[in-house]
Amino acid sequence: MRLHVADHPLIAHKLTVLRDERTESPTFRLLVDELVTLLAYEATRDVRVEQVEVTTPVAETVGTHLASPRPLVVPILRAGLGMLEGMTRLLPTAEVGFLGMQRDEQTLEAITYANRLPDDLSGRQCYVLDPMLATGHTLIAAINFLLEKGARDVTAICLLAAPEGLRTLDEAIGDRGDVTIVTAAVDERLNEHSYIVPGLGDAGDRLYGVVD
Ligand SMILES: O=P(O)(O)OC[C@H]1O[C@H](OP(=O)(O)OP(=O)(O)O)[C@H](O)[C@@H]1O
Ligand SMILES: O=c1cc[nH]c(=O)[nH]1
Ligand SMILES: [Mg+2]
Repeated sequence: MRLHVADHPLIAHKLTVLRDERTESPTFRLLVDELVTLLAYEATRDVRVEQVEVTTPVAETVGTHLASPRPLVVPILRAGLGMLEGMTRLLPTAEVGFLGMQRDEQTLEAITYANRLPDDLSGRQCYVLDPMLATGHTLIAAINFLLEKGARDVTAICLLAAPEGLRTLDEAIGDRGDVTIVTAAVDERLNEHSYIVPGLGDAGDRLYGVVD
């Protein structure tokens, strides 16, 4: 597994405002959107391309297009939905699959309540969106769905990751796929409730409000 921490002053600034407990939902959503676009720029560095001929008003030349098959973007509901538009702005031709997952706050296991993915993912580059990588259980389950369908090249874009979750994910994936995590920061640790410290709280609640 590869880890890329996007070290950029604009990312650090936006992340700091996002962490602030006084930041309300509308600003929070806007910042998540902006941060994803910045992270997506890093995350798509190895997106597959092909050379194409293009005629400019001045001359013929060889340029670059995204190669087929189209990349697949997979937001993990709920919180990952807040990252979708920022991602597709950069990759407008990408296909979008959906996973609905919720962490059981007692057992910390990921419960899957929605799964809408293409059947065959062999040869597809997949980009998973989830703002928080805490214990790693949610991302492990999501990446396993993709690997089971034949994907081998998976990049997860997270706003924050915990060291514990990164270790668990690395062990769980092993050499079954080429997995990269792109994140804005690796925080200190998990607390006794397995929340990221210092973190930003519950990303889904801060984006969309508290659901009982
Ligand atoms: O690494 P983990 O310990 O599995 O935790 C991370 C998951 O927890 C959050 O989702 P949550 O269960 O709160 O659902 P939500 O997005 O609907 O709020 C977050 O968006 C991740 O999906
Ligand atoms: O810190 C955390 C951990 C899990 N889910 C969140 O939204 N935040
Ligand atoms: Mg939540």
